[in-house]
Amino acid sequence: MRQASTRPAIAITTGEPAGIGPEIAIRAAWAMRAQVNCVLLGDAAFLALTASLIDPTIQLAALSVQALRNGGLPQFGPARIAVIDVPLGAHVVPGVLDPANGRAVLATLDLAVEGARAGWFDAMVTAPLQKSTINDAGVAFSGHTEYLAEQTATAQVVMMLAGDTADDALEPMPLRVALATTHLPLKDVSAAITRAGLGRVIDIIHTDLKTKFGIAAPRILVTGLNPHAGENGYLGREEIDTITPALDDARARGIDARGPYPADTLFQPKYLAHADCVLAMYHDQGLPVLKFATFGRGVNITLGLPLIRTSVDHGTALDLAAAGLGRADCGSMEQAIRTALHMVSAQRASQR
Ligand SMILES: NC(=O)c1ccc[n+]([C@@H]2O[C@H](COP(=O)([O-])OP(=O)(O)OC[C@H]3O[C@@H](n4cnc5c(N)ncnc54)[C@H](O)[C@@H]3O)[C@@H](O)[C@H]2O)c1
Ligand SMILES: N[C@H](C(=O)O)[C@H](O)COP(=O)(O)O
Repeated sequence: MRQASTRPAIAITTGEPAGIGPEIAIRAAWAMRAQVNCVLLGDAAFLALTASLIDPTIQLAALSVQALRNGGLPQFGPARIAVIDVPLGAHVVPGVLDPANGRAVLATLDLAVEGARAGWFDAMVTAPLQKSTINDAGVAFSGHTEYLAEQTATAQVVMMLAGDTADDALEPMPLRVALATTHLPLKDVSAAITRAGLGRVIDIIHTDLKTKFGIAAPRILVTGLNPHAGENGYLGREEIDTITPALDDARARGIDARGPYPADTLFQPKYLAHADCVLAMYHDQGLPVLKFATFGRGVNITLGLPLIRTSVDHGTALDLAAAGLGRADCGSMEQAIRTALHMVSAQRASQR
């Protein structure tokens, strides 16, 4: 059982050890320690070394998984960051991938799920991992999103990235982009989009925006799959045969879902200003827009899980890790933690 604490406890999986994950996790946890009890999951000795090189005043307190299972999460207070030791398989060379460490990275995800179930953690935030290394370690892996769905026996989840477009190029506004399909080869996308499946995706977005984001009546704008949303069937029939019927079904369930709109022109402030989320049909239809507008401030959120999970909007940045500490921007990691905190309190409010 978790002891009472005024600061929510958030598990941070530290990601690919040869990438920037450990550094941004430590920096963000330390910078935000007054508001949140971040608990780092990773190799304690490696994280202690990394922390000492970032800033010798950073205080970490290591704990074994067994101690956590026996006694729950101790409350160290904001002077120290708890680390749950998940030992790596091999020495880390920054920027150099080693499949011998792949299974330890996965073990941190398993521990975060176990801790969320046990009530040790209010949410989990994931630093970036290298999907290829997990596969090279012998485990078929396409992303956190799919892995967490599997580990929690959740039939359908939805990837949504969110960010604030406030910069010189665009009007400031929150932008949320969800995906009907996740890490799928492009050739398989059309077959993966079905009327019933799209309906489930829309239901999850609708429910989670209400219960985890506090939006009373979410409006979801949905893209087509084909150029110009199929041009009345002359450039593809998925809009007519699948997407429009799924939207009709959703509206019949009382959901404000509109479309399908041509993806190339939907991402304009005049449309986005009246939307709570855009649902795009595939990864590289929606995410380039989001990342162009918000990179470094964006957050990746898995909707539909029985736990709260957020992540950064970027990858392992092996180039930066190889060049040494101090190059990586922590903005997205800090925003992922803030978003998780916001979701924890919105969910609590919706359950009252
Ligand atoms: N949440 C996640 O676990 C996650 C997210 C995206 C990508 N990935 C994985 O990361 C790996 C590498 O992917 P990639 O090379 O396409 O993308 P990447 O985000 O690692 O790098 C793309 C570019 O952005 C820069 N960059 C990334 N993060 C930065 C930061 N915090 N501060 C400053 N610059 C930053 C990099 O230096 C590089 O130039 C892949 O295995 C991919 O699957 C993981
Ligand atoms: N699709 C994500 C992105 O482009 O930012 C990234 O690959 C991470 O996905 P998971 O959260 O499923 O690992």
